This record gives sequence, C-alpha cells and structure tokens, in this order.
Amino acid sequence: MAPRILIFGTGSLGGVYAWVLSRAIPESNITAVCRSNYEAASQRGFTINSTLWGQGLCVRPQVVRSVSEAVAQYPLSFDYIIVTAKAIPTTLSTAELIRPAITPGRTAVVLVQNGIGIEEEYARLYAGDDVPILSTVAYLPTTQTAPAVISHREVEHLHVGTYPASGVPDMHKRAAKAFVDLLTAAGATATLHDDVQAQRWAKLLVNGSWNPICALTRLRDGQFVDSGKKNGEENEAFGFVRNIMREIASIAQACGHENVDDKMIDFQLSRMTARGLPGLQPSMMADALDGKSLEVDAIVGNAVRIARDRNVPVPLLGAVYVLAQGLSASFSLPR
Ligand SMILES: NC(=O)C1=CN([C@@H]2O[C@H](COP(=O)(O)OP(=O)(O)OC[C@H]3O[C@@H](n4cnc5c(N)ncnc54)[C@H](OP(=O)(O)O)[C@@H]3O)[C@@H](O)[C@H]2O)C=CC1
Ligand SMILES: CC(C)(CO)C(=O)C(=O)O
Repeated sequence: MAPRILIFGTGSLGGVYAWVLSRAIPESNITAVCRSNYEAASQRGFTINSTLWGQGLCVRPQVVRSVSEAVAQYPLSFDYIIVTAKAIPTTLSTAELIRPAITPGRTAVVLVQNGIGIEEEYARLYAGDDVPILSTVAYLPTTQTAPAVISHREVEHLHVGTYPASGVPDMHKRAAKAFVDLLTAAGATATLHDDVQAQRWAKLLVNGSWNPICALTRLRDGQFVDSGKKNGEENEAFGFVRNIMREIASIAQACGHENVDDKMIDFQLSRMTARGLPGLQPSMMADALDGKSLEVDAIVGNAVRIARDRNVPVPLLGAVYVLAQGLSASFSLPR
C-alpha cells in the first residue's frame, strides 16, 4: 500500500516535496498543512517552476489548516510526517503540534530543516514512544514567489539518517531506508547515512554564513561578494564569509567531524562562485524581506553555544548571531 504522508508547514520546500512525492504515490495520499498559502493551495494546488524539472508543474495534495483537521480526515494513518516549517520557537512547539498525527510504531517524523541541534526537542518528547526521528539535510534552493507558487533551481539532494545516529531500534534504521527508497522511487536524489550529523555541519557552513549575511545586508550571495570588490585589493566580503565558514568548521571539528575542513569550505564557496550574479537568495533573506521571524537559533545560536561549551573561539559568528537576533526581534516591534 502506498504510504500516507503529512507535510507540516507546506511552503517552499514542503510544496516541492509534495510534487516530488506525487511522482511515487497518489497525490490523495499527501496531506499538506498550510497557513498563509491555505486559500491558494486549496483552490489551485502548488505550482513548481524548476530549472531542473520544468515550469508550471502542479500538485494537488489534500490541503488542511491544522494537524487536527488532518487527523479527523485520516485517523491513525500517517506513515511519515515531514516537517518543513521553519525551525523557530513557538508557544506550542512544532514537536507538540504534530503529536496528534503520530501513531507510535507506524509514524516516522522527518525533519527537513536547516541548522544544528534541531532534533533534540523531538527526541526528548518522543523518547520511548517508538517514533523514528529522521534528520535530513536538504540541498534544494527554493523560494515561494506567490502563495503556493514556488521557484526551484539548480540542485535537489536530500541526506537522510536517524536521530540519534546510534542506539536506536532497528525499526528506526529501516524507516530511514524506506524513506530514501520512497524518494528514489519518486526520481529524487536521496542518500542514506548511518550518521547524518557530518552532513548537517557541512551544510551549516553554507547556512551559518550566507543566511544571516544575506538577511542582514539584503543582498543575495553573489551580490554580497560583488559588493566587496575593489581594484587590486583582496575582496573583504569574500574573506569575511570564508572566515565565518572557518569558525563553523572549527566547531564541527571539535565535535569530531574532521572532514568539515578547508577543502569542504572551498567546495561550498565554489558553488556560489559558479552561480555568478545576482546569486542565490537564502531562505533567511526571504524571511527578512517579508519581516518574518528568522531561524537564528537553529542556524547560528546553537552553533555558537556549542562553540562556547567546547572553548572554540568564534568571534565573527558570535557577532553575526547577535546582529541577526536583533534583526529578527525588530520585526515584532510596533512601528
Ligand atoms: N528555501 C530553501 O531554499 C531551503 C530551506 N531549507 C530549510 O527548510 C525549512 C523550511 O524552509 P522553507 O520551505 O524555505 O520555509 P517557508 O517559510 O517557505 O515554508 C514554511 C511554511 O510553514 C508554514 N507554517 C509554519 N508554522 C505553521 C503552522 N503552525 N501551521 C501551518 N503552517 C505553518 C509557513 O506558513 P506561513 O507562510 O503562514 O508562515 C510556511 O508556509 C527551513 O528550516 C529552511 O531553513 C533547507 C534548504 C533549502
Ligand atoms: C542556501 C540554501 C538555498 C541552500 O540550499 C538554503 O539552504 C537556504 O536557503 O536556507
């Protein structure tokens, strides 16, 4: 039987994964929890414009406003809950909000979110409940350009592993493999890892640097580097990004991920330089332009705290954290 899937927070990434999964399972098996794009998604479905797959691709999942509405329609039946809401603190946490849709022994929670340490509240809440927590790392540059209309470019790859990496029941490892097999059947690119945390740190090189820098400066990655060009002088903007990546790599290394090194930094930087101008708009920049709360703690603050615990000096990342935190706070002040 085709699995039944609940996508919680169906914006840019969630909309694209709804379309991807609809290539392997009936779209009626996919339920999308939506908020600001609810009207558009329920009336017209999601439209994906992709440089990889083509323009005007449409998917029409079941669209609901809440987890309780989804559960009322399909009680005890979700095999996967894919969390693609932003990893920001809310009064009732996302981990708590999805609880009614979880059937222990059946449902796996798939976290498709950037950052580090984002899995811990789920692992704490569901400890002993036989609920596999799958941690994933998404290379999928997407932006919602209008409600339920999403542009995607360049690359599509999901790294998947259990959280934690070891000491979990075999059933959790099987759930991770089954999810990778499902994406593969859908024609997507997914890699199964016994321990996905090194991949998380490798991606944090990109998100911990570019996301806050682009949010703070309102410049895309290529535009930011271009802003640092001076005749005959070293590009300070490029050097700044590299130095932040070096700080993130030194935290990763202190956590035992030695392959997050200068070579990997060069690789991540080369992806940006290959793109040219104007460059990519990271998801945190999209939120800053919309005046929304930023994923500051998931993407920067947690790494800074790990650095402090391990006595790793991160002066640049620490400064970026304080500034991005201030920017995020500014959006909730009355003007
Ligand atoms: N965009 C990208 O290129 C990439 C993003 N990521 C990561 O993936 C995650 C998702 O990012 P992205 O898709 O860009 O985010 P979006 O903001 O585009 O989508 C998140 C969606 O979740 C909805 N949502 C949040 N809370 C609720 C709720 N309580 N009930 C219903 N809906 C809710 C939001 O609604 P509303 O509009 O009302 O806020 C929004 O539609 C983030 O962690 C991001 O860092 C990873 C790789 C690439
Ligand atoms: C930088 C990017 C697009 C990489 O996929 C990303 O993860 C984000 O926008 O948050």
